[in-house]
Amino acid sequence: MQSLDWKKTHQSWSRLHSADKHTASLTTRLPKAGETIHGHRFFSGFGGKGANQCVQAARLGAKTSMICKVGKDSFGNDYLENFKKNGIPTEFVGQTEDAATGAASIIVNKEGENFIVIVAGANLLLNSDDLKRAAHVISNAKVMVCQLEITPAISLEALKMAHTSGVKTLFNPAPAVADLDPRFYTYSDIICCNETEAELLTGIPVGNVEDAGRVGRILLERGCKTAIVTLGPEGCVLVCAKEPTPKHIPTKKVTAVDTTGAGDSFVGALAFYLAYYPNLPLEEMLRNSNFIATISVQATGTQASYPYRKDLPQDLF
Ligand SMILES: Nc1ncnc2c1ncn2[C@@H]1O[C@H](COP(=O)(O)OP(=O)(O)OP(=O)(O)O)[C@@H](O)[C@H]1O
Ligand SMILES: [K+]
Repeated sequence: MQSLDWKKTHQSWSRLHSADKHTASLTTRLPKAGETIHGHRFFSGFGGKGANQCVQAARLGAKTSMICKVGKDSFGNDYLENFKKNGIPTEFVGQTEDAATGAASIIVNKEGENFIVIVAGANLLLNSDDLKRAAHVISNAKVMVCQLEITPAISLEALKMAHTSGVKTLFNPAPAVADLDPRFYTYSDIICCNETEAELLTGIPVGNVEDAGRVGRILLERGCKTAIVTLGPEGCVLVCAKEPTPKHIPTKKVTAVDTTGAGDSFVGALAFYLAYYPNLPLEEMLRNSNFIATISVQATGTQASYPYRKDLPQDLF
């Protein structure tokens, strides 16, 4: 991995972020405080925005590197196995004794209402030393993707490392925060957010293509070169410094069965295209990313719903 030829042999993009395990119990109703009830189904799955995005990119054929931290526990061991199954190198997936693997406990009633408790755990222990160890991977990647499920200062440091090495940076400001450090904009070549995140960042509620365009322009004024706002079934809106007229890129109409993880599928697909087809017009990359994310909403689960390259129309590649 440390060879000088790394860039030649690993046409890679690098990702930094969160990995967590979620467990879900389906019940007829939500329990009251102090109450024990019986559920009728239980399942677990792998999540974390960073890991989801990495898995989607890897399934499209990207050589990836995951920089994150899990606990030295059974969920952490499971996650390492999950990365391996998806062809994602785990050299920079640290295992700590000092916190549990990030976890989300979910209870869903028959109306689809839920209680969710997320414990970020080991994700928050990813630190500057971990970034330094991965510095050669970060600075030799084609694309670096960051989110906000780890300590924001570490995401910012990673974006800065990548940006100053000339690596294309894709920042997904999720989960949304209102008071984002302004340097996030200047270290990001591309910011990609959904409607909720767009509103939290700018104060403008986003309900349609025009609102998304206005938000995109504001994000550009703050220093990024390209802003993308995803709009669920409406696809996405692109605003670029070079061509500031917002462009709407619609997606196919489908019957959605579970939209969980669609945003991460979209970001992972976009990272893949940026790394492997850098000369493709951005609009085309976004059309393809829409197409891939739209497949994910037609199946249940998060990573479980992400398509593989072999199952996709080959004109996407
Ligand atoms: N109902 C849908 N029909 C078709 N495509 C969809 C639908 N929902 C999402 N998508 C696709 O997924 C992309 C991302 O969706 P969205 O804007 O809802 O992100 P998100 O809110 O981050 O998703 P989530 O939080 O559910 O993971 C959209 O740009 C679109 O391409
Ligand atoms: K899904």
